[in-house]
Amino acid sequence: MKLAVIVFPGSNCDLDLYEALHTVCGADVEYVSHKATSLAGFDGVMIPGGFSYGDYLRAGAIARFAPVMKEVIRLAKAGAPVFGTCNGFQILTEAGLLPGALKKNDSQQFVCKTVALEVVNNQTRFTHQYTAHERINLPIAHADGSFYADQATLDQLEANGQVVFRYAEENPNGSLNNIAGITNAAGNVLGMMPHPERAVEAILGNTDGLRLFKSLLTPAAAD
Ligand SMILES: NC(=O)CC[C@H](N)C(=O)O
Repeated sequence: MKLAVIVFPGSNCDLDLYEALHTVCGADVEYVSHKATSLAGFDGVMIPGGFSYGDYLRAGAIARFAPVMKEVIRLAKAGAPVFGTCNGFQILTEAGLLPGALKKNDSQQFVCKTVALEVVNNQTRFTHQYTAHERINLPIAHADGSFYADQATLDQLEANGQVVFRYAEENPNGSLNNIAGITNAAGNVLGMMPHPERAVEAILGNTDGLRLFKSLLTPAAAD
């Protein structure tokens, strides 16, 4: 599986994502510029965290017009795995590949800490190496992480098993239903505010993010 890590002006977790995939997991992965007009030859897309275009207007609102996004949308609609962490999640909602929106944290503060999460759905191509309802810890670092969707959308997300990660102990940003990560209805697009790529090696003090990448790279029999 060949993966693209998209680099926007202002991305700052692209290296972390690349290293987690390439150095730690041995995946075939390449950086791809926001200006690229083709993702031919790639089987999946990884959208990193950061402050694309300085978070001007709204986090992710400008990135979604980058030339490469047409191709990201094409691959997502074709069923390829697409993953966005933090600013990547914001970009995926702005691009309409995931429902809802990420608002300013309730505290109006940038929050940087490790939080407890529940793996709500371990039957996805990104989470099948976790156990059902497993508690994990992952770092968060964001100012705009409060997940919002209207009630009908929230009900649909819950009923379809699209809520994949939930804040387990404290809700650090005011996200509705304590939502930390969701997939699209088809299950091939995952967005989450926490940073699994910052928790993949013992030297980082936490390896709870590793199985997300291992899940993606080792498709379950059902995939
Ligand atoms: N780490 C990040 O991706 C930061 C996300 C984002 N731009 C925010 O502050 O909300």
